[in-house]
Amino acid sequence: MIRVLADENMVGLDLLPKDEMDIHTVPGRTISKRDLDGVDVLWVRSVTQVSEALVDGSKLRFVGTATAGLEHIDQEALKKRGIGFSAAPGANANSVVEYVLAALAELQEPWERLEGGETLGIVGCGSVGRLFASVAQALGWNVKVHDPWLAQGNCSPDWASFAEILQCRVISLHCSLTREQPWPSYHLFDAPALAALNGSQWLINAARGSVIDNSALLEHLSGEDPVNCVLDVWEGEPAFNTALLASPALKFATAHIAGYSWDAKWQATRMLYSSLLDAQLLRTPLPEGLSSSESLAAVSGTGSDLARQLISQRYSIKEDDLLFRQLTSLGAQRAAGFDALRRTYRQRRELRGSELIQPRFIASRELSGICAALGISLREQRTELDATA
Ligand SMILES: NC(=O)c1ccc[n+]([C@@H]2O[C@H](COP(=O)([O-])OP(=O)(O)OC[C@H]3O[C@@H](n4cnc5c(N)ncnc54)[C@H](O)[C@@H]3O)[C@@H](O)[C@H]2O)c1
Ligand SMILES: O=C(O)[C@H](O)[C@H](O)COP(=O)(O)O
Repeated sequence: MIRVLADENMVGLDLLPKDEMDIHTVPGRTISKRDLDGVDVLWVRSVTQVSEALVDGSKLRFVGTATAGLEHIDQEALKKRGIGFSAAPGANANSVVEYVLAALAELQEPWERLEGGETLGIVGCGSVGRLFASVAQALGWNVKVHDPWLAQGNCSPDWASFAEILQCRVISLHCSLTREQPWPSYHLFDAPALAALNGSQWLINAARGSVIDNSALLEHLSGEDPVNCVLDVWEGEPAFNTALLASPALKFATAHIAGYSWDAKWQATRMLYSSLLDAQLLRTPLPEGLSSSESLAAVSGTGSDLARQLISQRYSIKEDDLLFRQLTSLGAQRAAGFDALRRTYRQRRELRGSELIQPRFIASRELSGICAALGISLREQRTELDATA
C-alpha cells in the first residue's frame, strides 16, 4: 500500500482504485515538511512550492503536479534525491482555449474582427498555444505565433517577432513563466510593451500573472487609450491588485480558472495515476475516462453569436467575472476568497467531444465550420417532413 498526500483541489481522487493506495488530502497552500511524514507520493497543484527545503529528509518516492505550469517545482532537488516526477502537460489545454474563445465570443467585436481577417497573436507555442493556433486556423482566422524558445517551424502558423505580436488585434498569452535569459517571459508585458498597445486591441492573459507587470498595467489602464483586457491570472495570487478592476478596459476578470474544466482536472488526475503505473509503484489499471456530457441544444445566427450560444451551454465567463468582482467587497479576506472561489469551482464540462443536435433547416455551413473547429459533432435532427419523404 502506498501512501499518497494530495492537494484537496484535485478532482476524481474518489474514482481511483483504492486497493493499492491510501490517499489523504490537504489544502495545497499549507503543505509542510510535517505533512510528508510516512508519505510515498505527493500530488500537488500550482499553489504548493515543492522546494528543496520541503522534500529534504522526506521518504518521498514520487512527486506529481496536476498542472501544466512547473515553476513551483524544484525539479533539480527531486532529481538529486532520486524522487520521481511527473506533470500533466496538455491536460487543461482545451479548457484554456475554450475560456479564451468564450471571452472573444462574449465580447463579440474581437471575434468579428478576427472573422473579418484581422490577426490573432499567440505568445507561447506549447500545449495551449499550439492547440489554440490550430483551432483558430480551423475557424479561418489569421494567426501569428511568438515563441523564441522553439526552433522556427515547430509551430505551424506564421512565426512572428514580439514587435509583430504587439501589432495584432487580439493578443493571447500562453507562455510558461520564466526569468531565464535570453527570453524571459517574466514582465514580458512591461511599461514599454504596454505603451505599444491601444484601445483598438485586446490583451488576454490566461498564462501566469507576472507575464504582465501588473503595476505597469494599472498605470496603462488609467491612461488615455488603454488596451482592452481579459485577465484570468494575477501577480501575487491569491492576492491581486483590486485597483485594476476599476478600469472599464478590464472586460473580464476571473480567479485563475481558465484551465478548471472538470474534464481537464480529471485528465490531470488520470495522468498522475498513469505515471505511478509507469514507475511501477502501482499495478491496478486506470479507471475509465469521463462519459460525454448531454447533447447541446440547437443554435441559430452567425459568427460570434453562434459560438456564444454553443459555449454558453457549457461555460459562462460572465458568471466567473461576476463572482471574481464580488471578492473586492471582502477587504482583508480577498486572498482567502480567491482561493475559496477556486476550491468550490463548479463542475464545468468542455464543449470538445460534445454532440449538437440541430434541425436541418438551421444547420449552416458556418455552423459546421465552427463545430468542426471546436471538436463538436454535429448531428442533424430528422424532422417530420424528412420522415415522410
Ligand atoms: N489559467 C490557467 O488556468 C492555466 C491553465 C493551463 C496553463 N496555464 C499557464 O499557461 C502556460 C502555458 O501552458 P502550456 O500547457 O501551453 O505550457 P507549455 O509548457 O506546454 O508551453 C509554454 C510555452 O511557452 C514558451 N515560452 C516561454 N517563455 C516564452 C517567452 N518569453 N515568449 C514566448 N514564449 C515563451 C515555451 O517555450 C513553451 O513553448 C503554462 O505554463 C501555465 O503557466 C494557465
Ligand atoms: O498550470 C496550470 O496547469 C494551470 O495554471 C492550472 O489551472 C493551475 O491550477 P491550480 O494548480 O492552481 O489549481
